[in-house]
Amino acid sequence: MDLVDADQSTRRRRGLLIVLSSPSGAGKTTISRMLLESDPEISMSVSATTRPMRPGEVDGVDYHFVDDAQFDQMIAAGEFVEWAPVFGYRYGTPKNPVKASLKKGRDILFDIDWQGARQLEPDFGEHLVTIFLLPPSLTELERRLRARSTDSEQVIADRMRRAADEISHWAEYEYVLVNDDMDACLRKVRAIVTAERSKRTSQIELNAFVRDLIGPQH
Ligand SMILES: Nc1nc2c(ncn2[C@@H]2O[C@H](COP(=O)(O)OP(=O)(O)O)[C@@H](O)[C@H]2O)c(=O)[nH]1
Ligand SMILES: Nc1ncnc2c1ncn2[C@@H]1O[C@H](COP(=O)(O)OP(=O)(O)O)[C@@H](O)[C@H]1O
Repeated sequence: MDLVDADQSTRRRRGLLIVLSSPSGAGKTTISRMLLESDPEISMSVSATTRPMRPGEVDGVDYHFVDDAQFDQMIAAGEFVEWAPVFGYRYGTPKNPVKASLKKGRDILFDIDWQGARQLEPDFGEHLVTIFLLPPSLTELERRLRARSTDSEQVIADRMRRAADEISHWAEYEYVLVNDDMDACLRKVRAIVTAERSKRTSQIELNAFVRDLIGPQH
């Protein structure tokens, strides 16, 4: 039996719920995309939100864009594993994809804030891996928000005002990375995922492997 293959199969380890948070503009969407492109074991959790769509965003891919009444209905129907107000809008994580992913022993990546990470902890603690990205400086954070060219000056100013508050939650995360060089940051995120998967390799699989290796008498 090859342990590497075992790790890639669908049920032989516990799936990860990987939470990636940061102040807006620090790079979590970019890092998430790069991680997903390079790792077929991970799928992205697509949140529902009441915020308006940005240019270039696709409904059902970036978010499920819903109105307030639809969001209320989803809450009432128990469709979220967590939801929270952010920047005056509401954002929530749909339950079904999370359940399906965990059942298959696959990993799922969440671009959610500290409020969401906190809410996942009681139910999914043993699956949870939390990563916080810091910008190298606030000047660079503002530069990135402008470079993205998706938000008005007022929205950028609002996000900059909220950045310190977001960043103040850094210590609630297991891993805290400075997203200075994008490739270096991605390498670190990949290393975290590899290590966390190894921690969750099924005991049954490992017992069988070791039994084959050294015999049942030990
Ligand atoms: N709690 C929670 N936060 C979310 C969810 N989806 C997105 N967020 C957070 O909402 C904030 C705003 O997201 P967005 O409007 O896409 O702006 P961006 O961070 O500038 O790309 C970010 O901090 C996201 O991590 C969710 O389902 N739950
Ligand atoms: N390490 C980095 N160095 C330089 N620019 C970056 C880096 N990471 C992200 N960016 C750029 O910063 C902008 C904001 O990144 P984004 O991923 O949208 O942030 P977030 O999802 O955290 O709001 C984008 O234009 C992105 O290309």
